[in-house]
Amino acid sequence: MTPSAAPAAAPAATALELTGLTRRFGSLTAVDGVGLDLPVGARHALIGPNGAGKTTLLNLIAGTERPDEGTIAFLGRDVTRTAPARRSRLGIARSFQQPTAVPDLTVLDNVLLAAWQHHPDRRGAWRRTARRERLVATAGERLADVGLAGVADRPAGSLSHGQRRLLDLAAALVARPRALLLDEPAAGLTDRDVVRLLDVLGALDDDIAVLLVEHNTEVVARLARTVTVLVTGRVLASGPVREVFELPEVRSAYLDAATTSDTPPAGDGAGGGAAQGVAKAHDSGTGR
Ligand SMILES: Nc1ncnc2c1ncn2[C@@H]1O[C@H](COP(=O)(O)OP(=O)(O)OP(=O)(O)O)[C@@H](O)[C@H]1O
Repeated sequence: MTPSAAPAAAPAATALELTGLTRRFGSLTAVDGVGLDLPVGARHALIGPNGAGKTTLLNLIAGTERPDEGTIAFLGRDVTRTAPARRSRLGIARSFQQPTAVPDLTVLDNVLLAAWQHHPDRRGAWRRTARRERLVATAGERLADVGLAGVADRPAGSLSHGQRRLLDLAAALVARPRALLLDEPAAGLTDRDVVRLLDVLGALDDDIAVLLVEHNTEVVARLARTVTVLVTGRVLASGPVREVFELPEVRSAYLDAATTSDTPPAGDGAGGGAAQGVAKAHDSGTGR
């Protein structure tokens, strides 16, 4: 009789778990005791006025800033002290407000570079023809996803700002990350590029958790199921987009001042997430 196989370990249900995250710059507390749980498959937006601490929070998760207090867990593993490159290889991908593609490399080579950096066998990946061809094919697919297949052989520096941001997205996605941190992905994009961005992000697999910093409330409404509002580094509210956007304190702190939309969006995000309670104005809030 063959012994029955041990049950497989249950996959982590939480992609990112932030607990009491605090980051100070001198006397300024840019991120102040933030708590946030992002389940696997989350589509979560981070909004707030300028200087609220949104980018700093992304930096803390990506590892380019270190917290003064608090912890960060990724898929159940404490990564608070893990170096950014290692976090990236573990599956935390990041896009920046400004494009980061290497201008002298071709569009395809930029995506290949990202694929190669994340490959578990970097030497072998490039030396073996079959693997190299697979990398090139995958890079080409990601470029096609973001509408850049037709310019794959052009230097990245010759692309428009919006195209370079889409190129960054292709590079972020090529290694199949499990958490995708996007810093204002729609900023500087043409209407056509925004449609492309929405299509690409809307088609992402459910095993990727997306955390999106975005000022454009229409983009938030289209992509996010849940949202956290940060004000002066603290969580003002966190929960389903529609419910949070209707809170008077959120309207007065942020939405009424937002230039992109006069009215709160009516949609409830890409997947129309399940109703969940709205966490309000605590020192640390939890958003799903
Ligand atoms: N490296 C730094 N040194 C000192 N202060 C910093 C540093 N990085 C950020 N800050 C300050 O921390 C606060 C939060 O900045 P952050 O960029 O995180 O805000 P934000 O919400 O992303 O703003 P925006 O919407 O304008 O991008 C700001 O007051 C900013 O000036």
